[in-house]
Amino acid sequence: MKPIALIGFMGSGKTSIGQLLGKKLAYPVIDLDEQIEKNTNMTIGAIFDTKGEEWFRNKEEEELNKWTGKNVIVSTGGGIISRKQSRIRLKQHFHTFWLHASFEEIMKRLVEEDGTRPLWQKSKEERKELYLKRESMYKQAAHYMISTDGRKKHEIAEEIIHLM
Ligand SMILES: Nc1ncnc2c1ncn2[C@@H]1O[C@H](COP(=O)(O)OP(=O)(O)OP(=O)(O)O)[C@@H](O)[C@H]1O
Ligand SMILES: O=C(O)C1=C[C@@H](O)[C@@H](O)[C@H](O)C1
Repeated sequence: MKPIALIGFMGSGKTSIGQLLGKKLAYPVIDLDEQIEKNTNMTIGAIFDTKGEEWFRNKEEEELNKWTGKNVIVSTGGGIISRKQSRIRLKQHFHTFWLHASFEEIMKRLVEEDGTRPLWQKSKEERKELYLKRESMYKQAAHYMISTDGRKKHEIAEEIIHLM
């Protein structure tokens, strides 16, 4: 079977839903952000500060490639769709689910800035610009879009299983 990939903006629920799916389907769950932190021995914040975003994107792309063809659920980072090659890979080699949340919903979910999301540490206008710029990229990479606003996490996980 192709691996499952969860994509979506920061705060869309990739980590939470990935964990639930892993329990329900008894598949290993791979969180790409966690893998990068483990393999580089650096936090995402430190990587952005000292190495820059391009360096991080290279690591992210390598990580995605590594899990291609494996029986796993992959929770991606919010910007995995930035690179065309990764969008193509997600479409061709994964069952890819786009967890969609409105910008207003994400603002509510990420109200407490904990410093772990460097690209969220911006003005509201810049956050919105990034959000809008990425919508079409998620669409290109995904097989299904799942609306998450106002929905329980269990219900979202069940919908994904049903679609599989
Ligand atoms: N369907 C939902 N309803 C309400 N809150 C949710 C829902 N999904 C996720 N959240 C909450 O939003 C926050 C972010 O969720 P989570 O870390 O799973 O998102 P993420 O997409 O992995 O984010 P990031 O890419 O920034 O790491 C958490 O506090 C989580 O509990
Ligand atoms: O949306 C993004 O570009 C990011 C989201 C996070 O998951 C991390 O991958 C990192 O903070 C970048």
